This record gives sequence, C-alpha cells and structure tokens, in this order.
Amino acid sequence: MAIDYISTRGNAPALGFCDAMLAGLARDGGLYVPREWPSFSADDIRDMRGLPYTEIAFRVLSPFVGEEIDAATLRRIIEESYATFRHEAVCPLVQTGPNEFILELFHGPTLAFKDVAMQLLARLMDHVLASRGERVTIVGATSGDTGGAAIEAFANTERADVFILFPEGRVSPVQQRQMTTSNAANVHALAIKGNFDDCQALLKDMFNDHRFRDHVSLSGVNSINWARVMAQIVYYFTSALSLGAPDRTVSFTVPTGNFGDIFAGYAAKRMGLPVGRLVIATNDNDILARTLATGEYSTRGVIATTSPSMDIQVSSNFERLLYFASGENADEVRRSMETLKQSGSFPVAPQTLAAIRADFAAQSSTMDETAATIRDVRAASGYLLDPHTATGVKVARALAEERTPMVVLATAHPAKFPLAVQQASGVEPPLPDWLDGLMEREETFTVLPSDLKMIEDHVIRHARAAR
Ligand SMILES: Cc1ncc(COP(=O)(O)O)c(C=O)c1O
Ligand SMILES: N[C@@H](CCOP(=O)(O)O)C(=O)O
Repeated sequence: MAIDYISTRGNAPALGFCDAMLAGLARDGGLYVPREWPSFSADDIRDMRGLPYTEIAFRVLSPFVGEEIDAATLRRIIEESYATFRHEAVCPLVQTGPNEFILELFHGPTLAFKDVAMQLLARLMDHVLASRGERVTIVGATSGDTGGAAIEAFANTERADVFILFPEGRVSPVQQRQMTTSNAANVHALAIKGNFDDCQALLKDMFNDHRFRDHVSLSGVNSINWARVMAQIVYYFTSALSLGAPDRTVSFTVPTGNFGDIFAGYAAKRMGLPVGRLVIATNDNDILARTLATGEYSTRGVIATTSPSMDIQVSSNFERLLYFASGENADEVRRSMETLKQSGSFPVAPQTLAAIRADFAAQSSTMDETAATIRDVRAASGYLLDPHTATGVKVARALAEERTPMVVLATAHPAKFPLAVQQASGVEPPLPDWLDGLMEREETFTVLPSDLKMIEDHVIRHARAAR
C-alpha cells in the first residue's frame, strides 16, 4: 500500500510522495510526515548484510516512494547520487575506541553530511519536474552546510532556481565560498543581516505567504522537506548492519541543530532497526539539552560558536518528534508551535516528554570541551575531528554504555573549519584537491536585511518560475 504524507499540524491535505517532496512545508505551516512507518523485520534487515550502500538505500527508500517513481528509475537515481561520493563505501565507519565508531558522512562533493540527502533530492526533484513539465523556485536557509550542498546539487539545473539565505558573517570562510563562487545562472546566494534562526523564520514565512508561494512555485530543500530526512535514514541502517544489526543493538550520538539528522535515526528505529539510545549532542546553543532536562522548550539568543552549523535555537524537526511522541496529536503540536511563535517558549506535555526521554538522551559540549576533544582524539589516535563531530564525541563519551556500540555521526570534514581545528590541534587540514582554488575564486552574493518583503521581491525579480 502506498504511504501518504500528512501534516504535523493536521490542517493540510495529505499528499503522495512526489507532491510532498515538491511542496516542502505543508500549507498549514506544519511538516510532512509519513502516515505510517514502513516496517522491516529482523529477517528483512539480516538480508541486507553485505549489500552495497546503494542497494540498502533502494530497499529502505522504496516503501516511502511507493509506485510514484518506478523501481528502475529509483535505482538509477540512487546509483547516480552516490557515484558522486569519494569513498567506495559512501559512508564508511571508522573505529576510534573499544566500542566507539565514527560514521563519516562527509565524502560527498561539499564535505558535509548534507550531500547524502541533497545529491538524491536534486535528482528526484529533477525527474519529477521533468516528467510534469514544471519548474520551481527553491529557497533555502542555511547555517553553512545545507546552502553549499544545495548549490552544488542544483547548479545549472534547468527546472529550478535556487536562493540560499545565509547569516552574514556567521559561516566559515570555506562554507561561504562554497555558496558564493558558483557561476551558475540559476544560483543566488543571499547574505542576510541576522542569524540562522532569522533565515529559517523568513523561509517559513515565505511558505506561509500563499500568494508568494504560488506565484514563484516555491519549493524547499531544508530538512523541512521530508525527502531530505528520508535519505538520511539509510546510513543508520548501513552502519548498524556493519556492527551486527539486527542481532545487536547500536546507539547513535548526533551533533544536532535543526534535528533532521537525529530524527532520521528515530525513523530508522520506528521502522524496526534495533537502535538503543539516540543521543543529542549540542554546542553552547543547548536548547534541546535544556528541553530534555526541564520539559520547557525555551529559546535564548544564539551564541556564535566554533561549530557554526549548529548555532540554532529554533530546531525545526523537533516538531516532527513532538507529533509522534505526543501520540500523533496534531492539536498539541499546533498549540505548542503557536505558543512558541508568540512567546519564544512552550512547555512539553508530561506524557510527550516521557516518550521523548524513553528514546533520547542529550548533553551539550562547550567550545573549550570541543577543542579539547579535537586535541585529545588527535593525540590518542591520529584522527582529526571537525568541531561538530567533536561535539558529538565529547557527549558520546559522557553518555556511552559499556556494552552497546556507540556510533558518532561525523557530519563535516575538518577542512571546512580549518581555523577552529588548527587552534585546537595545531594541524591545519587541507581542502581535498577537487576544491583547489576555492578560496581564491571571486565571490558573488547580495546582502539583504532580515526583511520578508525585500527578500520576496528579490526572489520574484530573479526567479524564472515567477508567473
Ligand atoms: C556539520 C553539521 N553538523 C551538524 C548539523 C546539525 O544537523 P541537524 O540540523 O540535522 O540537527 C549541521 C546542520 O544541520 C551541520 O551542518
Ligand atoms: N546546519 C544546517 C541548518 C539547516 O539544516 P537543514 O537540515 O534543515 O537543512 C546548515 O548547515 O545549513
């Protein structure tokens, strides 16, 4: 039976996979989620042992896509997406301790885990748009990595114009150049005077402005888009299988900001993968760790840290977790999100909090602790962590259980954050050769205030899909 997708806020039409992918945010402001979870038995999972990444991806993703894209096309798209990765295993596992493993998600074109989903999403969207003869305008918000990955994946595509909002002065120089040195005519980098939360709020306001949304055929590539989260489920399966699943339970620590990556781990668990703890690792922007501790989701000002991609207070996919942890209670989600918008905080209902605590643990790592972790891991094993992954390792070591393997998701290559890594370890990681000359290329971007009307006008002026 085909899965359809419903809004976490309960007031938008249910959609099939392709429509949900093109829609991005639901029209009631909610996030699309599958109405039911595909289910994999222990035998189904055992059957995947030893298979290549692309075959496991095909098996995990097929039930979400259903028959809307035929099997041969989906296989081809998956193969092409992961042929862009520089490691044969696509997302290899490296052992760094007796029961500690690093899942390297940074072997794609822009050196961050975002490539895993973005390479697939761009090809899926292009296929669907070509078969419908349609064009879209993609607007994305980034704290540094989503933007570069989206620009790389969608550059020069005929059917999409891409506008990326990044917080001016708050991304690393490598991240900035990955966004501002594309010469593609369909790419528009916009430096916004604000932080990532401002960029993401502007993006959601654009989706909620239905006149604008319809005028430009707005679509999204943030983890707002279900297909982004879906693609990230695969590496929970591949890594757990390497460590003995389904006959062994595996825990995961995930450097977390917008909650998309760790929500993919929760999805894998709901689908039958034996996942133990899902550990949320945050930097000084520790809203999620505070929420799990206190039951109050309460925003504060964003602090600029050495792991800038996680400098986030309004964690978009927490809404998806609230939906499932509340027993699929769209009213509770809607009320919570309205309260958050009005007052900057909301109390998590006691049963919902208990359900969250049953699956998740959380802790934060300060900048000093993160730097010390980079230094210590380098000294002990020669392995060089980026600051986001180091946040994960720090927290994983505090919360690991002796008998359960702990996989830490390595979300970025250290070369994206050379200054922080150099200051912590004394080693300056070089960019790989395919990015040679990146830092010398000429930049093109437009600076705009954090003003909805001005940004919408800019998009309308430059979007080919504007009617
Ligand atoms: C390098 C890096 N690590 C971790 C994160 C946090 O991931 P998520 O937003 O899915 O929680 C991000 C941004 O999303 C990132 O770019
Ligand atoms: N850290 C992200 C923030 C956006 O996250 P997304 O998963 O919702 O796209 C980034 O690097 O831009």
